Amino acid sequence: MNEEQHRAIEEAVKVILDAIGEDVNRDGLKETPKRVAKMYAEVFSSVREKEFTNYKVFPSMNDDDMVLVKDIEFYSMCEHHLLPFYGKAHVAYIPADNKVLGLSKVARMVEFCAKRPNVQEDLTIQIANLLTEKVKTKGVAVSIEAEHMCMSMRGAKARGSMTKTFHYEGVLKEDRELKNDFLKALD
Ligand SMILES: Nc1nc2c(ncn2[C@@H]2O[C@H](COP(=O)(O)OP(=O)(O)OP(=O)(O)O)[C@@H](O)[C@H]2O)c(=O)[nH]1
Ligand SMILES: [Zn+2]
Repeated sequence: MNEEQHRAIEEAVKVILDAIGEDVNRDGLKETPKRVAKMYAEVFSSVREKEFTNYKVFPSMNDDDMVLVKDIEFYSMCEHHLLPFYGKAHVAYIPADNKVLGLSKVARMVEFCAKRPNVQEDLTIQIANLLTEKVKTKGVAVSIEAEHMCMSMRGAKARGSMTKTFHYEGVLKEDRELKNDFLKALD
């Protein structure tokens, strides 16, 4: 994000603070617009940075067995209220052509997709799509469990409620037994 974009956010934050009745010039709030701009640049970085490039694919003996990276902690922002939703993502795939993805890159893919305003259902699909795009696979499964601040701290005040979403591609979509293996591994 460039300086002009930072400044635009700072101005907008001042407008909001003023509109809620705050004194934008009081000591505690003086630096807040700048901090918020910096924070948005960080948590929404993938809106501008469209290409996921930092990944490696390795040769492996595995051509058929599920690889599951479980409990990947993530933080994202709901696009309806711009409040956080956060929790754990579970990402599985069946390799093809004896190639596997560097494990940390699965977590990096989750983080990359999380850094934009989103709904949980779409985040789930975006992670599966990114994995499918970058690595040749026979199948992909993604599940996310998350708490939405917009549902717990306000509105419905459904504190502690967890939303689980699922998305399947390829053999993990078609093969019931494989899908069950994935779901069992999440228990
Ligand atoms: N499907 C889906 N809905 C979401 C997600 N994040 C937030 N929402 C919902 O988006 C909806 C927005 O509804 P609106 O009626 O337009 O907004 P609202 O008046 O603030 O709604 P309440 O939250 O019920 O007070 C709410 O039901 C939220 O719970 C998400 O990731 N997926
Ligand atoms: Zn919301």
